[in-house]
Amino acid sequence: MTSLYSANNDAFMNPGPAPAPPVSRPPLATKTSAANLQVLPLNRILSPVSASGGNNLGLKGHIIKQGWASVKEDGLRSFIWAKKYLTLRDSNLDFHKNEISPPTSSVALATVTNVSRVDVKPYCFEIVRTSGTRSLFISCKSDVDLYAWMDEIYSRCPLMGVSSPTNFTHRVHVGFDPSSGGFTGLPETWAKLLNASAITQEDYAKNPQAVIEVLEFYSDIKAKEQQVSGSSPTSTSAQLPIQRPSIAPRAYTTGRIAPVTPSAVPLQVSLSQPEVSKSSKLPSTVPLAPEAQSLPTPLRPAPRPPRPSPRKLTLVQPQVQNNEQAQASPATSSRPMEPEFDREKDRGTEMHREVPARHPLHTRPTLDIVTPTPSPKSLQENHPRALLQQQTSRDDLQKPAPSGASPAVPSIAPLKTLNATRPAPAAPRRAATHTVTPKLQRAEEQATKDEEARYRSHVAKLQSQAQQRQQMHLQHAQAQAQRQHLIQQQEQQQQQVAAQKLQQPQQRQLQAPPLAQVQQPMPTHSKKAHRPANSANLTPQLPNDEKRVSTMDDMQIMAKLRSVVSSGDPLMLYSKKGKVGQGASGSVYVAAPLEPQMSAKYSKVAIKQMDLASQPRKELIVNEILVMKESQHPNIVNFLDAYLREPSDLWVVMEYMEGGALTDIIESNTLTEAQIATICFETCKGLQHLHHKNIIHRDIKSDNVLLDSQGHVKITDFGFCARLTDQKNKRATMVGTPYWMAPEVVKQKEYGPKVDIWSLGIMAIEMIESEPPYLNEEPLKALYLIATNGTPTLKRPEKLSREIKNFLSVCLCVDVGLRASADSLLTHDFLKKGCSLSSLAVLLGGNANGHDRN
Ligand SMILES: Nc1ncnc2c1ncn2[C@@H]1O[C@H](COP(=O)(O)OP(=O)(O)OP(=O)(O)O)[C@@H](O)[C@H]1O
Repeated sequence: MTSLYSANNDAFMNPGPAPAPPVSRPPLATKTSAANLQVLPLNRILSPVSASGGNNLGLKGHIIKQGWASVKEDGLRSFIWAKKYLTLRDSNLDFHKNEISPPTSSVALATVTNVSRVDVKPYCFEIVRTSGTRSLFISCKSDVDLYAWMDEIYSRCPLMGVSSPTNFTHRVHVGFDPSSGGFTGLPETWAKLLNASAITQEDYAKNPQAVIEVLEFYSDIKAKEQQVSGSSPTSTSAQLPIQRPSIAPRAYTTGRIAPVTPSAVPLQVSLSQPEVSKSSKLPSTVPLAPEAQSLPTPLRPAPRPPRPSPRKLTLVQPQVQNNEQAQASPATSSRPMEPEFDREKDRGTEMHREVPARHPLHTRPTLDIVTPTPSPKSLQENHPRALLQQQTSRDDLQKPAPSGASPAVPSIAPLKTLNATRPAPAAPRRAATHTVTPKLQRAEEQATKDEEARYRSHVAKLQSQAQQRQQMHLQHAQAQAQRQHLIQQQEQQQQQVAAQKLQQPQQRQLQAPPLAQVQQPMPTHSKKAHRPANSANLTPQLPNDEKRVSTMDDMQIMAKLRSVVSSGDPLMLYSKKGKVGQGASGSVYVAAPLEPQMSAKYSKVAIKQMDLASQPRKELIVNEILVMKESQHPNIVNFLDAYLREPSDLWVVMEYMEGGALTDIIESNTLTEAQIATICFETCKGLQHLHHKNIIHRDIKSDNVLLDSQGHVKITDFGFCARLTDQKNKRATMVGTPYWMAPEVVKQKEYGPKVDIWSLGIMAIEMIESEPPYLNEEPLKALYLIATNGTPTLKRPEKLSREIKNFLSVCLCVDVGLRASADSLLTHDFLKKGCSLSSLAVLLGGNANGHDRN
C-alpha cells in the first residue's frame, strides 16, 4: 500500500503555527546589566526590547519598512526558522511575534558590519554584526522584498560606510531582581497579564524563567484572540478573564484544584531548584534520595496569600519559607511514590542546561572567524545593489564587457560599476593593437564599435527584461498581498463565527436540525460545553500569519481534498437519523447506510458534516481525513468514506461510537481502577499504533476518546496530528489543550510522541478525579503550574493502588527521557488489572441507549 504521507501530504501533517524555539533556554538574568545580555534566552538573542520603556530606542523613530520574514540565528538554533514581524527604524531592526506585539528583540544597526545575500534559503540575506554576536539570516518572500530590506538596512548601518545613526539603542531586557522580588524590563502587555493572573510573588521567585515562558506563551494566545476579535491589543491583557468551569464538577468540593492538604502526595517529586533561586538564597530542595532532588509538598500550589490589589511588579523580597515547612512535616506533607523514575532528577525544569552539540551541517563559521570588519571597498562591493549587480552580471552576461552599465540594474546602476565586478579587460589584445596597420586599426576600431553597439543593444535588451521581471515581481507581490489580505479577512470572519458557535453550543443544539432527513433530535454529547472556554484547543485561535504554515494554498488544499473523497451523492448513500454532536468545525450525525454492502457491515455510521467555506483551517480537516484513512486500527475511530458535495459541503463518514465521549462517561460515573486500566490500555494501543507510524496525536483528552456500545475505546479528532520525519523528528509547535499539555509543550521546547503519554496520564487523572489538574485555575496560572510543578499532585492518593500511582508517575514524568513510551506502557502492571470491554459498556447507560432508541 502506498503511503498517504507523500511529500505533498506532509503539508497537512504540519498544521500548527510556526515552530517555537526548541532548545532549552539559559537562565534569566538576576539583574539587569549589560552582561546579562549574553545569557538571554536565545529567542531574545538580539537585544530584547521593553515595550513599556519610553526610552526604548528600539521603538523610536518612524518605521521605514515592516513586514513578515523567516528569521534564524546562526549557532545553537541554526536549524530553526521562526516567522517574525520585522520593523526597521532609523537605528534598529526590531523583531516582533506579530504585527501588534511589542518587539521581542532588536538589532542595533550600529553593530552591523555586513549585509549580504546568501543561499541558505530562497531570498535570504545575512546580517553580520560586531564580534560576540551571531549572524542572523532573514528569508524574505521575494527578490524585490529581499533587496528592499537589504537596501534599507544597508543604508542605515554606520559601520558599512554610511552616516551614523541619530539614536543608539538602550537595551532593556526582562530580568528578575531577587532583592526586589520583581521583574525588570517586562513589556507592558506582559505586566498586565501578570497583574491579572494568580501567579504570586513566591511563584516569581521560585521560577522566574517559567513565569516568563508562560507569559510569552499566554500573551501570544491573548494577542491572537485580540486579532480575531479585533479588540485593542493593550486592553485585553488587563481584562484577562478569570475563567472557571461553567458547571461545578462532581466530586469537587474545595473549589480549588490540588489544594495543599496533608494527604496531597506528589506523584513525582523531582523539581530541581533553578539557578536563580539558588543565587537569591531561596530554599534548596530536600533530597529524597542521594540521586534525587525533590520538591516538597508545600512548594506545590500553596494557599494563595492575599493578593495586593493592584499587584505591583516591583515586589518585596520573596519569602523564604518553603524548605522549612517541608522539613517541618516531611512525613505528612510529602510521600514520594515508589517508581525508580521518581528518583530521577528533573532535568526538564533546570534552568541551566547542557549546550547541545551543534550538528555539523548546521555549523556556520562565526563572525570572528570569517568576517573581519570589512574595508570600505568591500563594503561598497557588498552593498545590496552591488551584489545584485554582481549576481545578475554573472548570471546574464557571460562575456566581459568593455564598459557599460550593469544590465540587471537598468535604472540606477552607473556603467562603471561593472568594472569593479568583472574580470580585468583583455590587456594583451589591446597592447597588440599598437603594432597593426592603420587599415587594420580602423577595421579593428570598427569591430570594437560594432562589438560595443552589439553589447549596448544586449544591455538594453537585458535592461528591459530586468525591468519586466521587476515589474512582474511587483505585480506578483501585490497580487499575493491582496489575496493574502482577502483570505485573512475571510478567515477572521469565519473564526468569529466559529468562536460564536463554540460559545453557544447549547443554543445551537436547540435549533432545528438543518436537514429534512433528520427525523428526531438526538441527544448531543455535551463534552465541550462543560469545559472552561480556555480549555478549547489553542490552535484555532492562532493569528492568520501563523495559521497558514501549510505550504498549500486553499486551492491546493481543495484539490487534495477532492483526491481523497469519493464520488457520488452521500444523500443517496446514507439516511441521517439525528444529530449526536456538535464540534467546532461541524455537526455529527448518526445515519443508516442505504447501500447493501455498507449496511451489511454497519447498521449505523457517524457522519461529520462541515461547511468548508466557513473553515478557517481547511488543511486541518484534510489532515484529519488523511490520518484517519492511514491509521485504521481497532482503537482508532475508523474512517469509512468522505464526500464533497460541491461547492463546500464535506461529509466524513466514520464508525459510529454510540457511547460518545469519555468526558460524558466520566461525568456520570465513578470509574473503578479496573475500568480506568482498560480505557488506558485501549487508548494506549491506539497511541502505540499512531506512534509506530510516526504520528503524534497532540490532543489526547477524554473529549477525544469515544466508546461504542460494546465498550470499544477509540481515539478520535486527528486534526492536530503531526507526523515526524527523518528530517523533522521533533516538533515545537504549540498545539493541544492547555490542561492536558506536557510541560515541554508549555515551555515551547522540542517534543515528540511522548507528549501523548503525558496527556494520557492527565486523562487518567480525569478518570480518577473527574477533571484534569488545574482546571479551576485561571489559564496563565494553570500554564505556570504545569511548567513549574511538572508532575501534578493527586487529591486523594491514599485511595489509589500502588499500580495506578506508578502508572501515573511514568506517564507524568517531566523528564521525557524517563517518561514511558506507548510500547513500554502497554506492559505496565496497572494495565494488567483491566476489566473486560463489556464491563465498560455498563458505563454507557444513557448515552448508548439514547442513540439506540433512535
Ligand atoms: N464517530 C462518532 N460517533 C459518535 N459520536 C461522535 C463521533 N464523532 C464525534 N462524535 C460526537 O460529536 C461530538 C463532536 O465531534 P467533533 O469531532 O466534531 O468534535 P470536536 O473535536 O469538538 O470538533 P472539531 O473536530 O470540529 O474541532 C463529539 O463530542 C462526540 O460526542
